[in-house]
This record gives sequence, structure tokens and C-alpha cells, in this order.
Amino acid sequence: MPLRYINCTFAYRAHHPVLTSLSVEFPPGCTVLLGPNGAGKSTLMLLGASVLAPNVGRVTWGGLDGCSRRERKSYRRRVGWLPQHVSPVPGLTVREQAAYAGWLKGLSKREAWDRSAAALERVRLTELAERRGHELSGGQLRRLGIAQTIVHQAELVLLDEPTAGLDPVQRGVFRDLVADLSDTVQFIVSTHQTEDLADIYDTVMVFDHGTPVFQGTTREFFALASASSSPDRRAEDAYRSLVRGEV
Ligand SMILES: Nc1ncnc2c1ncn2[C@@H]1O[C@H](COP(=O)(O)OP(=O)(O)OP(=O)(O)O)[C@@H](O)[C@H]1O
Repeated sequence: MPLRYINCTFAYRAHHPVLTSLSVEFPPGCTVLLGPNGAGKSTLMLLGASVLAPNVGRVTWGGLDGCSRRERKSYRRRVGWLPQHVSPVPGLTVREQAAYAGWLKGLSKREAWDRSAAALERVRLTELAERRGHELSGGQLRRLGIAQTIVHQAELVLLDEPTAGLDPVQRGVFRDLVADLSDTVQFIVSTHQTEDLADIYDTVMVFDHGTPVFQGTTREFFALASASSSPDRRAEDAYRSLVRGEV
């Protein structure tokens, strides 16, 4: 199901809108959201997760309006969100933290506890379920974050820079995990990392100054690269053709 932003305007400070009358649609499947620092990617994710509400406009998914008071709770239950920084909850084990996230999303304690085991299994953290969150590595903590987003069986999951600061092995683990989960979950992933795009994503969106400057299939995105670029530089080359970052 597409995630739709309909005529959205949003400003953190009066008269300084980050998004102005934005209408855009994220199609089903896995989408990667690229763009320079300050482009508005996190803001877009926060609106999509219904953490923020647009000043004007609507955000809808699966027939639910994330901005409507009446529908917000159901919307949030079906949409998971992983912020840039996942923090361990002091005193809780990994399993308790996953269950707690489910309970916050409206599951009963029993349901949350039962489903936390399945969520941890999907992110390959079963063996660490009894550890405290602060004992996890950065990569394991991100996986716990993903477990928190799927414990309530979210069907759309928004991940904000999930691989920032991870080493190549952990990035590979993450890539495999998203590929693995994508049979049941629709992902939108904001990142600055352009490697491995073709392995995971169906759609690429490039965002700049609060506006999409490209949306298309991964193949169409790669076609923007110059014919002379080497295979491992194609994504970067395509990206640079759309966005002139500051040097
Ligand atoms: N809490 C906030 N209060 C005020 N302004 C903010 C806040 N968060 C973001 N902004 C501003 O909104 C604009 C978009 O920021 P946003 O974090 O959405 O961009 P981004 O594309 O995610 O950037 P990055 O890649 O650096 O994370 C920027 O100009 C930023 O300074």
C-alpha cells in the first residue's frame, strides 16, 4: 500500500517551512530515501510515523489518516518507526525492551511478551534476549530497534539512517535482515549510504530542500550515472547528478 503525503506543509519555526505543499507517494515495496544533510528526510519520516503532524495536509497509509485524532492510534499500530538513535531502556533485558515497545503500541502485556520472542527471532537476537540492552553492540542495538518496530506486527516500517556508524559486516547483516523481512514488511529507509542499493530496494527517492528531485526504480536511478562510471561508483555518480552537496 502506498504511503501518501497529501499537500503537506510543515515548519519547526514559524515562517521557515521545511516542507511546502508537498504531495508525494511512496509505493509498496522497499524504498530508499537519499538526500543531503538538512534536506528534510528525517522530518518526512517523522510525519510518516505520525510522530509529527503537518501544519497543513494529511499523511495516509492503508486507508488510515495518521493526522486524524480518531485514526492515529490504529495508524501508529500498523506503522513502525526507528529513529536515528536507539537507546537501551535502563534495567530492561533485550526481550523486555522489545515487549515494552509492543505494550506502548497497545498490545496487552501477555501479547507483547509472546510476540517479543518472535520479533527477536526475526532479527536474530534470540540468543541475547536475556542480556541488558546496554550490553549490546551498536549493530545489535539497531536490530533490537527493528524488533521494536515489528513486535506489534507493523506492516510499514520507517528506518532513519539505520546503518550510520556501523562497520561493513554489520551493514551487511542489516541489509540481509531488511531483504529477509521485506516479504511481510514495506520499508522506507533514509540513508547516506549508497552502496548495495540494488540488492535491497525497489524504489529510490532523492530529496533536496524539502522536495523530491527524483523518484523511480533502482534501475532508472542507476541509469543517471555516466556510462564511464565503474559499477561500485554508479550509485554515487547518479546521486551526484541530482544533488550538488556542499564541499
Ligand atoms: N527540532 C528541530 N527544530 C528546528 N529545526 C529543525 C529541527 N529538526 C530539523 N530542523 C531543521 O529542518 C530542516 C530539515 O532537517 P531534517 O533533519 O529533516 O533533514 P535531514 O535530511 O534528515 O538531514 P540529515 O541527513 O542531516 O539527518 C533542517 O534545516 C533542520 O535544521
